Amino acid sequence: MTRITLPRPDDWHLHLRDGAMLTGVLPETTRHFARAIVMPNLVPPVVTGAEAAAYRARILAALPAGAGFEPLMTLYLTETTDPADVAAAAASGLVKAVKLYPAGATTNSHSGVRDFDKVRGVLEKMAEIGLPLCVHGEVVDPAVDIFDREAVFIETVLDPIRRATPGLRVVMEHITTRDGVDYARAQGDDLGATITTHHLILNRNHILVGGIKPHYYCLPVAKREHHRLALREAATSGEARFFLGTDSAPHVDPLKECACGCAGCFTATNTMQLLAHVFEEEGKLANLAAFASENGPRFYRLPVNTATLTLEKTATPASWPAKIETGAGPVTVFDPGFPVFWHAID
Ligand SMILES: NC(=O)N[C@@H](CC(=O)O)C(=O)O
Ligand SMILES: [Zn+2]
Ligand SMILES: [Zn+2]
Repeated sequence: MTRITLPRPDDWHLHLRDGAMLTGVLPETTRHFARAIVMPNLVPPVVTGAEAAAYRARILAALPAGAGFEPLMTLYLTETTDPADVAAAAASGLVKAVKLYPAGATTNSHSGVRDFDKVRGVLEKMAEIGLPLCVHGEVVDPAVDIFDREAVFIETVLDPIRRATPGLRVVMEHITTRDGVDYARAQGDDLGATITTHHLILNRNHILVGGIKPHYYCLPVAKREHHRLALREAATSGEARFFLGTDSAPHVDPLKECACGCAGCFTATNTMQLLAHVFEEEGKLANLAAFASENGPRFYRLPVNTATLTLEKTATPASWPAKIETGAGPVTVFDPGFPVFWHAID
């Protein structure tokens, strides 16, 4: 197959930031995607319904002319989040999910949750109204090795929360391990899992062998090869619980290429071309629509897009800018390290 047309894809985990960075990176997403679940880890975070409404207005104001793009807003869960505010923001249609960051787990997570008992009321309200909880699933205990933090989180935090809150709908965000895949598969349809583009391409050697590659560093950090293979098998399986969340997470180059570089890979620009490459390699191109266009809306109880995106394979490698120049500074586009022959027909 050299040409494939999908319902227009959505990105179920995206960082758009704010201000000049937002303006700079937004066209990279709207070029191929119809909707995105927009992460709330701004500084300060998007905690209340009013803050989400204001952030949504800033995103709409930054849209390129003619872009048919709908930002799907999320709230950042804190220990003082008001269940009634969450319920009102969901009822109005403004907010599609609440995001749980264990405090200290990742970029701008210091306002996140330390004591899970303090968010019990919010989680119970969310279970009652069917509002999904998106989870950054890593423990922050310094004694736990960074490569084990996802597996330990599943066992010691995620599973207990789900057992204590029957009916809570959960998205395991950016799973990076076979443990994550296996856990997701063993649950009912109240659990979904997003998988990023870069975790289908990178293992930990890519970050560390032959010199440290700051643009391959993200959280959760890429794991051993057998985990990457498990993620590829899950993403390309067509199974309804697995869907695309790019976790495209722009940071300006000076904050990546330094002694203490930020976590995040910027894949908004070339995700669909890279996914076509990966799905073809796995002999599963026919399941790309399920992963990128159909399974996410089904989990979030939204319609599949009626618009389409066509991808075409040619003899000439696809090209994209090495960097996006934003008003905040340059942002390096994810380089898979191999030629990609799939082009998106914009
Ligand atoms: N994925 C990352 O490495 N970084 C994200 C935060 C996150 O999704 O954990 C960011 O906001 O930069
Ligand atoms: Zn995260
Ligand atoms: Zn993220």
